[in-house]
Amino acid sequence: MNHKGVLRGLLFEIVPFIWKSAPVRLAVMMVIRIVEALQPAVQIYLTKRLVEQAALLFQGNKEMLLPALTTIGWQALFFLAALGLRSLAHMLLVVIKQKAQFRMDREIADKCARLDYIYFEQSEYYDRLQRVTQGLAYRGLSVLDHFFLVLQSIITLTSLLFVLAGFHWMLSVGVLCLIIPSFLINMKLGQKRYKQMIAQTPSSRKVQYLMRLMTSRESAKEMKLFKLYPYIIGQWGELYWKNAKEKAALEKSGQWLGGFSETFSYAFTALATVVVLLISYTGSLTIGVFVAMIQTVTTAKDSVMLIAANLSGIYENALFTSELIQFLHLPDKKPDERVELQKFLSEFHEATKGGLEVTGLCFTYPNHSVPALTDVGFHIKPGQRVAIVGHNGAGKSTLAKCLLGLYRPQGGSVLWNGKDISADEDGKSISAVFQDFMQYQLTLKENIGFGQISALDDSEQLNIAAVKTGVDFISHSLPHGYETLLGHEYEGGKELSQGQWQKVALSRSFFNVDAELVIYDEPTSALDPIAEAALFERFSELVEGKTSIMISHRLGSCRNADLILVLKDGRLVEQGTHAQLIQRQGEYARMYGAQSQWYDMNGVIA
Ligand SMILES: Nc1ncnc2c1ncn2[C@@H]1O[C@H](COP(=O)(O)OP(=O)(O)OP(=O)(O)O)[C@@H](O)[C@H]1O
Repeated sequence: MNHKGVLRGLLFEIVPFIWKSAPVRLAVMMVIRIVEALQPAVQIYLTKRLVEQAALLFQGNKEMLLPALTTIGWQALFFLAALGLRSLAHMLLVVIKQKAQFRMDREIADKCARLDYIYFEQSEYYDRLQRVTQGLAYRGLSVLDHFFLVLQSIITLTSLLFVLAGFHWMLSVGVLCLIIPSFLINMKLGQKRYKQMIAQTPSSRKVQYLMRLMTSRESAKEMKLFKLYPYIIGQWGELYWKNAKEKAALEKSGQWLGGFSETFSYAFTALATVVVLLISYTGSLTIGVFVAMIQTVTTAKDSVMLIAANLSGIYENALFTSELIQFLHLPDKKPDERVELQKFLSEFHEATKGGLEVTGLCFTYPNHSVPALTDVGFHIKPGQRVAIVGHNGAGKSTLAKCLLGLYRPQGGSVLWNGKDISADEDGKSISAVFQDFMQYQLTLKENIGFGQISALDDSEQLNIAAVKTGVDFISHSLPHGYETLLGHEYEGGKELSQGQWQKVALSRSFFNVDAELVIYDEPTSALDPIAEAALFERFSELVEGKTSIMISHRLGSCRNADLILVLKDGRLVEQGTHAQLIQRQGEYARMYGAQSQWYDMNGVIA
C-alpha cells in the first residue's frame, strides 16, 4: 500500500472506527491531554520565578522567602494535578481500548460470518487472518496512544517555541528541523518491519503449527509412537531462528540509525546551550532566565523527538492496520450474480419439477488448475433418497459443498425448489452432517441444538433428535445429562468416543425438523457395524418426508437408494437405481463387485 493509501486508511477508517467506539471518553481524554500538554511550559515559568526569587533571597532580601515558598507550593499543586489527570487519562484509555478492541474483534467475527466459505480453503486467507487476529487489532489501538502523545507534544512544543523565539528565532527553527531525520528514520524502519511481517507470516504460521504438533493432544500419540519429536523440534528450531535472526538484524540496523538521530539531536542541544551561555555571559540575562532557557531547549528537543517518533509510530501502525482494513473490505458472500441465467433456470424448472436441479456444474479450487467437478448435472425429486458414490478424490465432498451452497461454482447452477441454493441464508431448509463434523467443546444440548439454533431451548425436540441416534442413552450416563460439557479442553468436560461424537453430529442434523434437504457425507464412518446397520435400517423412517443425499463408500448401504450418482474424476459417469447400474455393468457394478464379498444378500456387512 502506498503512503496515500495508508493515510487515507488512517483518516477515513481507523480514526473514525476508534472514535465511534467511545466518543465521550475520547473527548474527555483530548481535553486532559491538552491540559497536560501545557504543564511543561507552566513548570518552566515557575522554575524561572523560583530561581529569580531564590537569587534575591540569597542576596539577603528576606521578604522573598514567602513568595518563593508560594512558588514551591504552586509547583507541588501543579504536580499533583498533573498526577491526578494522568491517572484519570490512564483509566479512560484502558476502557477506550477495551471498547475499541471489542468493536474490532466483533467486526472481524462479523466479517468471517459474511465471507464466502471458499476463503477458508486458502492459505493466503489464513496468513491474512493470522496477521489480523494476532496483534493487528492491537496495533490499530496503539494509533490512539501515538496520536495522544503527538497531540500533547505539539501543544507543549508550540508553547515552548514561543518562549524560544522570544530569545532567538534561530533556536525555534533549529528545534523544528530536528524532527526531519528522526521521523524519516523511524518511518523507514516501520516500513521495513511491515514488509518483514508480511514476508514472515507463512513461516511464523508454520512455527506455530509445529509447536502445536508438539503440544496438542491430537498429535501426541503419533508424535510419541513414531518418535517424531527430534525431527519436528529440529524443523521448528530452524524456522524459529531464521525468523528471529531476520528480526534481530532489522532491529540492529534500527539501533544504528536511531543512534545517528540521537547524536544529531544531542549536538543541537549542546550547540544551543553554548549559544545561550555566550549570550548570558555578556550579562544580558538573569540566572533565572538562563536556567529557564536551557530547560526550554531540552524540553523542546524532547518534544520534537517525541513528535517524530510518534508520527512515525502512527504511520507504522497505520501500515500494519491496512491489513485489517483490507481484510474487512474482502467482498461479502453474495447470491449468484448471473441473474438472467438463474431466472431462466428457475422459471423453467419450477414449472416442471422442483426438488434439486443441478445443471452443468463446474468447480475448480482456487490456485488449482485441475477442476474438481466438470459439467455435473442431475435432478433429484422432492423426497427422494439419493446416494453419491465414487473412489477417493472423485469429487463427492466437493459436490456436497456445492449442493449446500458453501462453494460457488464457476459454471452451472444448483437450484433448490427453483431457487439458487446459496439464497437459503437462514439455513432453515438445508441440513448436513460433514465427514469432518464438529465436536463443539460445549454442552451436549448445544452440540445437538446448533442444528437449529432458533429451537435451542426446545427440550422435546432435543429429546426426539437424541432418541433417533441413541444419544439419549449417552446422555443418561453423563453427570448433568444434556447440560454436560463435552470434550477434554475445559475442566469438567466429558470426552466421548469418536462414534458417540458422530451420533451427536447426526442428532444435530435430525434436530433441524424444518430441513427439507439433508446431506450426509460419510455419516457412519465412526459407527460400529451394529449401530451402522441399525441406522441404515431406520434411515428411510428417519429421513421421511425429506430429500436426502448420502455420500458413502459402503455401497451395500446405498442399495435401497431411489437414485445412485456415480462420480469419477469429477464427472458424473453413471446414474440410476442399484438394479439399473448393476445391469449396466459399468463403474458402479465394478465397485460393487469389489465390495460384494463383504455384504450378505441384504447389503449388510456380513
Ligand atoms: N480444500 C481443497 N483445496 C484444494 N483441493 C481440494 C480441496 N478439497 C479437495 N480437493 C481436491 O478436489 C478433488 C476432489 O476431492 P473431494 O474431497 O471432493 O473427493 P471425495 O470424492 O470426497 O474423496 P474422499 O472419498 O476421499 O472423501 C481431489 O482431487 C482433492 O485433492
